[in-house]
Amino acid sequence: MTDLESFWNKIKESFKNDVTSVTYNNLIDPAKIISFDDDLLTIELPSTFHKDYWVKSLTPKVQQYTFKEIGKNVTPYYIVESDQPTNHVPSKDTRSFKVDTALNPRYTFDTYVIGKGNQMAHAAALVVSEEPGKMYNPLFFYGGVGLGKTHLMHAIGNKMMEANSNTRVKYVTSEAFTNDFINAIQTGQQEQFRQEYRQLDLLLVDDIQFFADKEGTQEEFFHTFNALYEENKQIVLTSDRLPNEIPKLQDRLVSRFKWGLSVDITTPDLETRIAILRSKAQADHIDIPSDTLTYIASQVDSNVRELEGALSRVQAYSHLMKKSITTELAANSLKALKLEGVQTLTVEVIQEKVAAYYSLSVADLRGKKRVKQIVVPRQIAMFLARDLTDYSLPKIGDAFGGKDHSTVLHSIDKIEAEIKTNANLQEDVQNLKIELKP
Ligand SMILES: Nc1ncnc2c1ncn2[C@@H]1O[C@H](COP(=O)(O)OP(=O)(O)OP(=O)(O)O)[C@@H](O)[C@H]1O
Repeated sequence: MTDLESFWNKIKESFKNDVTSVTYNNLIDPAKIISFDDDLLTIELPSTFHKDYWVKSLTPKVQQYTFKEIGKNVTPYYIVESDQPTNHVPSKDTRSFKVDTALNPRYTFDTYVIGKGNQMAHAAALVVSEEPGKMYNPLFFYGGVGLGKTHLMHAIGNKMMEANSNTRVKYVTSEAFTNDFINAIQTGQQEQFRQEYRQLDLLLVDDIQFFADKEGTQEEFFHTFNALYEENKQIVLTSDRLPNEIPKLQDRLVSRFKWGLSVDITTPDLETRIAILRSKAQADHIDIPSDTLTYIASQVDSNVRELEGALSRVQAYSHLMKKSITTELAANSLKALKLEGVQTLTVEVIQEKVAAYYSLSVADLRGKKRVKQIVVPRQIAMFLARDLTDYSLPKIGDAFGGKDHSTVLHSIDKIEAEIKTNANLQEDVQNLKIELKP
């Protein structure tokens, strides 16, 4: 056994004491160690379901166990067996400064299902991939979580790479851009950083709402943006809201982001959700009847990531129970995983609880009265709706008597800011959360 394998076995042993045997056997044991370069620990997993689980739930534990074992802080990096590792695994030396596209080969136009909520965004993405730097620059996608913004931006990159493999493409999250920038300052490699970003043909920056408050990064990004734009290089950005709704984003960036096209992606309707599930089931060779697909699609209506998660859960359940997939099995598996419990929290339930808490009526919360006794509870209800459900801003607005999504956003921002200094408000929100949590 190599040192690497014996190290990995020790990490897995630590997991054994912390999780149930079902979790261990199904989700942890299949993980393989690929390499451990400097602080980068590359772990291979059998499916995207496993990868999502490791990213969301196991990363802090991997770091904790590794630190305990060898006294080092590590960054876990996950790859999926079926993906092409050359696109994904950044080597020790190239991570910061050579072009590592970081594109996910699974996120293509072919695997993207078009529906009412995303057809504009899809059409714009296609145009940009065919004529980059010409029509819509920058192209700005905005909308709620898990609705396909990242998928679409990768699809543009993959298509351009397919047309010309020498195209210099880079995908980063705004956080990765910030970290790269800070690293560059710390290691005195700002010039290399600039060269890397300013010589691209296509720059994809995900979740730019996290630039809020980061003055230095915004300054650097401003110059990166200008350099690319002046050379007619394409920039694609995503955010959960419109540029002018991102708090503390410099005006000059907001105005530049508006130069191109901003297009929103909204929640898919039932037909689109069924089509997405069907396409995923086909791609993963899952044998599943149509009525079961419809059932799953009707249970998860807020975001595509959760929809995929539900399908993976049903598949895993059928595997564990050694039974083929039926609607009954799907219902049991989603119930067993408390998915139904999570889904029952709706904006309507939140409105009822908040109204009762402040001795108001639900109609007051949904109405237009501007007296303080109603406005603040209304804002709290919107804040809780955003925090505890997956409803998009427009959908929350609808539930409050057809309010505009920017009104909802303003209310959420207001409560978020005030809660930091107002102890009574903090206590009220905490009490309501306790009442609302299943
Ligand atoms: N229209 C679609 N067709 C096929 N798959 C989709 C579609 N929309 C989303 N997905 C899938 O849903 C998952 C989540 O999508 P994605 O990560 O692109 O969402 P996002 O809008 O960027 O979310 P976030 O704001 O959380 O970053 C991905 O696995 C993606 O492939």
